[in-house]
Amino acid sequence: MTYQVFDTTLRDGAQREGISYSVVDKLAVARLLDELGVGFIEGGWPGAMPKDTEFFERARSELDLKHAVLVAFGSTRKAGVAVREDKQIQALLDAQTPVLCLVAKSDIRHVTRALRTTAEENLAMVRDSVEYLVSQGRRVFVDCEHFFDGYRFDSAYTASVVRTALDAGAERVVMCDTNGGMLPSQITAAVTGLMSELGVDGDRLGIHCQNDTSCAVANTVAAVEAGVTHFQCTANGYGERPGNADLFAVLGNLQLKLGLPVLPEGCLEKMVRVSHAIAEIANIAPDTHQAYVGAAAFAHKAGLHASAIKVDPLLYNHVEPSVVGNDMRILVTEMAGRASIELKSRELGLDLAGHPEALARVTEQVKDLEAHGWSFEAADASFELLVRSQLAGGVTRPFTLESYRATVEHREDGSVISEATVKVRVRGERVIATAEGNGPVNALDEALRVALRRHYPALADFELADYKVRILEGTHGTQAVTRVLVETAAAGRDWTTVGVHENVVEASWHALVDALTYGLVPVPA
Ligand SMILES: CC(=O)SCCNC(=O)CCNC(=O)[C@H](O)C(C)(C)COP(=O)(O)OP(=O)(O)OC[C@H]1O[C@@H](n2cnc3c(N)ncnc32)[C@H](O)[C@@H]1OP(=O)(O)O
Ligand SMILES: CC(=O)C(=O)O
Repeated sequence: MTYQVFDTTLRDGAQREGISYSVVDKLAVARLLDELGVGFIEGGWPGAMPKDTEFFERARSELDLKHAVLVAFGSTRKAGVAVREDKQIQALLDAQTPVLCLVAKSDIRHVTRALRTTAEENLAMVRDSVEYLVSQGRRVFVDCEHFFDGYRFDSAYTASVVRTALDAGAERVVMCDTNGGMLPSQITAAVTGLMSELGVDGDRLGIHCQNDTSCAVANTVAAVEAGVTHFQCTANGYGERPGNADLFAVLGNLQLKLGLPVLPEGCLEKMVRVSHAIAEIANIAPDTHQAYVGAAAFAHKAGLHASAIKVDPLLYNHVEPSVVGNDMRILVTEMAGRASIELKSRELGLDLAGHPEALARVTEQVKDLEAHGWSFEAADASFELLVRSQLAGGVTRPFTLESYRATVEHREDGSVISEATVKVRVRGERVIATAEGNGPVNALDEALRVALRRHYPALADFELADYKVRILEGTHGTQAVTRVLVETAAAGRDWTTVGVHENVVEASWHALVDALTYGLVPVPA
């Protein structure tokens, strides 16, 4: 069986609120999808938008697709207009793609109320458009808009649209859940009903599901299980309203769960990279919790999971993460048990397996600190320092603190300046340094750098990449506390540290000290 993976990220996916691709963006997305191994890339609607017309023009010389063919999208001819006179139909031919995808009305209510034409004229629009485009040497797919709603309302008319398109020479007729309101059982019933009513095989049919019931992926899989061999999806599920069927979840499910050969050999493992690269181009933060490709798709927090994962990672993962290009991660939080701590430490290159007492101490410390507002989930560097402090050799701090002071000064002219002084001991020397900053934390950071730079010149490259503050509600009568996360970057790597205190400056100080310690102190061999 040959399956057709039809991607519509650049057409339907671009209908998502907030997305606006440039032509260069579209070309880059097309290259990524081709690399992933999809069979068809629907690039847009030529003639409807100048950008899409330009995309198809430039694609001819700028795209060298290895797996995919380009598809131009448009609608059937207008009611009452001869097909050869229809400007949109001409624009489709001008796009010079080997494949065209036409949207056709297939719900009688849309024919009479939205198109304001007759049932017969709509069938003629489908027939004329398909026959003409096929006669011009194009492969034609027909997207039957509102197929499922139409089929439930008046199955005879909806089936007659499908029959007309097939008889006119359409290679595929695609059943669209345009309003996205269907459930998997309803998809199965309609697909099997149509196939037996018309006597057509699934290799003449396709499926296109919007995600308004959050069932687009399940609905697509249900249609394929019912025999359909062409499916339309978008990268990361982008699309109109809540979106479309997520290409990556559909591919993962079909290939890994149903064993269907939907992508060329070796392509599935490109999913994570392609998903994130497209998110970058679309300017949408990747969804951490997206199935298969999200950064948290294989992240485990619960201690019980980790203890079984230690025996065999597949005991708590539905697939081996690397087959889709992802990684498993162990999260260290209050829910950690000794197994979580051991696995996380191993991830960081630290062996706690042979040190049961240290393992128990770290587990206890993590639980205790987390109960007081600390969070190590996103602060690997602080966690690593905590583990190292319990192992032989411990952690040598680059300095010890005698005291610090930070002030905020609101001046008459409205400017606000902070000043900080630190008194520290560095390699046996007492150093006092003062610096200004735009806030007390910035001033403290600057003062520390002044104090340490002669002994630690590497500090000059350290950059405060991110600083997050969260006020945590007080519980059980305790005061509210502040949690600070500091992300530091240097020499192509970055690390995150955490600090917690009732006072935001003190919380920041803890996170800063861990950040400098982690970056400056070499890991013991
Ligand atoms: C389900 C989907 O997502 S399908 C894809 C939808 N995508 C888009 O609409 C994005 C691009 N669209 C556009 O740029 C514009 O809507 C255009 C260029 C296509 C049309 O613009 P306009 O000519 O100004 O028409 P408008 O958008 O107001 O109305 C659509 C027209 O197409 C007609 N139409 C709608 N569906 C079809 C169809 N399947 N076959 C033929 N005509 C159709 C409507 O009856 C209406 O005709 P009218 O102008 O005679 O009333
Ligand atoms: C064609 C299409 O995008 C739809 O019916 O949803």
